[in-house]
Amino acid sequence: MSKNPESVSLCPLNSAADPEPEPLCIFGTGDMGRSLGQRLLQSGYRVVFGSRTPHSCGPLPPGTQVMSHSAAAQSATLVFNCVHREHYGFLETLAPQLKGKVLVDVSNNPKRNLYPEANAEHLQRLVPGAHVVKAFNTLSAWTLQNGPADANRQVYLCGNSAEAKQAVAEIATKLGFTVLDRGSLSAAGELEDFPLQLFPEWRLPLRVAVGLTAFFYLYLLTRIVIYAYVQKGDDISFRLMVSLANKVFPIVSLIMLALCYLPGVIAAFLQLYRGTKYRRFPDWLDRWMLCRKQLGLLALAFAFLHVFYTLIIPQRYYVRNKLTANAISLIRENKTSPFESTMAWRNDSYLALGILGFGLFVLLGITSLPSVSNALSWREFNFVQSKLGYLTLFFCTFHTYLYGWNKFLRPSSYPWYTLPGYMLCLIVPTVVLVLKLLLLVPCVDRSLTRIRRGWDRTDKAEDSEKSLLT
Ligand SMILES: NC(=O)C1=CN([C@@H]2O[C@H](COP(=O)(O)OP(=O)(O)OC[C@H]3O[C@@H](n4cnc5c(N)ncnc54)[C@H](OP(=O)(O)O)[C@@H]3O)[C@@H](O)[C@H]2O)C=CC1
Ligand SMILES: [Fe+3]
Repeated sequence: MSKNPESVSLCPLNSAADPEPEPLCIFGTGDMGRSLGQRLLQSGYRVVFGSRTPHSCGPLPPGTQVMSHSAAAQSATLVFNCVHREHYGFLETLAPQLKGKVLVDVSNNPKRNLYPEANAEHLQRLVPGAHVVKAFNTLSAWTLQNGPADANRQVYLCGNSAEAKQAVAEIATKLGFTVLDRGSLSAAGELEDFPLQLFPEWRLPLRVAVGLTAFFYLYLLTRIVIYAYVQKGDDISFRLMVSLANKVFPIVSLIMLALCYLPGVIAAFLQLYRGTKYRRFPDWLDRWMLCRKQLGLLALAFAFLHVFYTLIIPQRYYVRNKLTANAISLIRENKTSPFESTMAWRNDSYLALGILGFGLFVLLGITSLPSVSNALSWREFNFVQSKLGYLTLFFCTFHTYLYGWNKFLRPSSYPWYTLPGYMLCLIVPTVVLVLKLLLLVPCVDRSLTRIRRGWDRTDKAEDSEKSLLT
């Protein structure tokens, strides 16, 4: 039997070519080892476990064998090492049995920078004769047992031997995963950090959302509740729960939706100013552009909250009481409530714009799902996310303008410097919409198209491209 990875026979059992193919070996009978063994078995592979205690290691997937590390290593050309890094010491003594074989390192660490070198590199140093491949570490034992789900379909791998990586990639593909080759073993540290990341691309958008929510809540609390108490002695603290929250949610939603489109227009103006697209954007703009999807999805979540909070308004005690009191007072004074056509227009218009804006917003959210966006061409995706996106921003902004239209110039009962929340939240979306309109002016649009198609490649552009390469 050849122990050369190039000639490894790793085909599953159902292959007609080889009725008794070579087994795959797994060191370690813990959670990961068992789950991987079960999955390999289900995909038709023969599995042999290597254990410190082959006679007392508990129940293993039926159909697998268990033996000592050394005997198991001898029976296979590909070994999965499902043991924690602290216990790698025993592998040094198995160096002769592992020589020339593929050794797959699936390990992770509980913390970053725990060791000076990556686990897989450490393993390669301990067993220099083996071809170490880092793989499967970004999957959980649970995923392996249950089969690949939508978001957990990828197996990242890296290693110094192309043949060894190919052998591991074939197995991963047969298990139903998509393989992403990340290069040589020096990328192992990066792969080992993947499972330790906690929503990395959501961090900035979440901070923005929390910051805006806290700021506007405190601002409105002071302006509405505390101000009423200090000025008039009125206790309207019950407003904290619904009224204030239902002001903060749309404000944060609208600002975040605008922040989602602002980097795009800034980038366009930067390209116009520089006269070329062949120059890198500043880092802050790059980072901002990369988290637009998350900004948009958080904005959508706040819009949902605004919708739910608005739907419960008729059920609120405060509202019902106010309506009844108003009706009784009109009856007592023998008055009628005159019908104001302007008011009806305003009310219907802002509700209609709100519904249209929210409907398009939901459409944007749906098309950002990978399974939906993958089914769209680039042009279709761009049409929805860009054109319909600006239309959504337009509807939501004008929904807010109409909500407070007669209050903008009316002298308020509050001091002039305490702007209502809706005035503050309109600044960013208005700026974005005005800048976008400027970009649509025919001559500006023509210049931008020339730049984006690369027709501008002047000396200046080529110079800056060179500077990009240095
Ligand atoms: N659990 C998970 O979801 C995932 C785990 N991993 C990685 O897989 C590896 C195993 O994890 P997991 O299965 O959860 O851990 P477990 O603790 O469940 O299993 C580890 C196994 O290692 C063996 N072992 C323990 N001590 C020693 C030792 N001193 N010398 C030799 N072998 C030893 C044991 O098998 P035996 O008694 O048969 O020798 C034990 O069952 C880890 O590196 C982990 O980072 C990676 C991705 C996901
Ligand atoms: Fe609203």
